[in-house]
Amino acid sequence: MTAQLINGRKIAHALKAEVTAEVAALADAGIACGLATVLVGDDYGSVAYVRRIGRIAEELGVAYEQVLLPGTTTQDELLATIDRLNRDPAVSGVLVLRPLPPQISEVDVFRALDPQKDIESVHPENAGLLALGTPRFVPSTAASVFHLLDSWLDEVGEDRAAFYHRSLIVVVGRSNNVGKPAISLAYDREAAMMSVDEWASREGRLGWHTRQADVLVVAAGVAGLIRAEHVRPGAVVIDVGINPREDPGTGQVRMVGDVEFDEARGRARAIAPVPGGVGPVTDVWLIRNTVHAATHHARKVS
Ligand SMILES: NC(=O)C1=CN([C@@H]2O[C@H](COP(=O)(O)OP(=O)(O)OC[C@H]3O[C@@H](n4cnc5c(N)ncnc54)[C@H](OP(=O)(O)O)[C@@H]3O)[C@@H](O)[C@H]2O)C=CC1
Ligand SMILES: Nc1nc(=O)c2c([nH]1)NC[C@@H]1CN(c3ccc(C(=O)N[C@@H](CCC(=O)O)C(=O)O)cc3)C=[N+]21
Repeated sequence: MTAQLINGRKIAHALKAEVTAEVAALADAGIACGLATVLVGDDYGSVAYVRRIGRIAEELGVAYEQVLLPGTTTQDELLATIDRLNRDPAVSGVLVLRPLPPQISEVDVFRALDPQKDIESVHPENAGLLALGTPRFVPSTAASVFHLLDSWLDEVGEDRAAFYHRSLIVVVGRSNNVGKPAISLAYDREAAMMSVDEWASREGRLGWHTRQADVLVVAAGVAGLIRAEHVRPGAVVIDVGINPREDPGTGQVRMVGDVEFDEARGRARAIAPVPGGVGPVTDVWLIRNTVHAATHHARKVS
């Protein structure tokens, strides 16, 4: 079997048209809409992401402030930045890139965000709303995973509800901003789901879990973690990982996911690759959440 490709660039393009219209409607209503990102240090995936966000914000005409702080930044310095962005009326949404360096308490930083500007739903109030199935903002990465799945189901003419009701969704990785939100969205679709973390690999049980998956979502941040043997024939595979891989011959670094693409492609029914899968949709979804934040804010103050 050669898997169908789930084309994230094409799906992102269609979504972008919707978000462009939303941005234009805001501008017509005289509502300011701005995004701020805060990157502490130089994590590979985060650097790639803020580069993309800068490009798409410009393309869609959304004001964008990119805060870049050194990896040695203290907790108090970061909290002071968050406080400034919380107060800035030009900023509708704030994204703090993960991972944060070890001297910083992620949970305290997330708690300091204004919940109305927390477009990734990492503040406890928003994380709680998401877990209850009534999200204020749907975090962009998990949203994009399911947007790809929904779009692919529409394309192949399968009924979404019927597909999810009979599927087991296995999510590898359970971080607060990717794996756990993906599980919450699987609940919302009334699918069966399973969450797998690093212990599964350490105990030699990773494949035992993943081979049961009808839908395998991989967000571990480990290049090539998922090989052919981890994929059930006919599964739908969504690769979320963003990792650097150096070509031993040329020394050139290229972006790869967590799934060994050529191997998985031989077994899966459909696969979302890296690059070109979840990533391009995530950027657009982030802008969409920023637009929603600006809209909520305008309704409250007007
Ligand atoms: N394409 C996109 O739009 C996005 C891509 N990403 C990428 O996705 C990846 C994951 O991101 P994020 O969730 O933030 O990462 P984190 O490092 O916060 O979490 C990784 C998770 O994967 C688990 N894990 C690590 N190693 C293994 C392993 N060998 N086997 C099974 N599970 C493992 C960890 O387990 P444990 O909990 O036990 O430590 C943890 O739960 C990164 O590469 C990131 O760059 C992230 C966001 C958006
Ligand atoms: N709080 C937080 N939220 C995140 O969502 C988050 C984060 N921290 N830290 C880093 C990771 C990584 N990440 C990417 C998203 C899209 C692309 C992307 O669009 N990539 C393109 C390719 C880009 C290229 O080729 O340069 C693609 O996959 O096709 C990349 C990386 C979000 N992350």
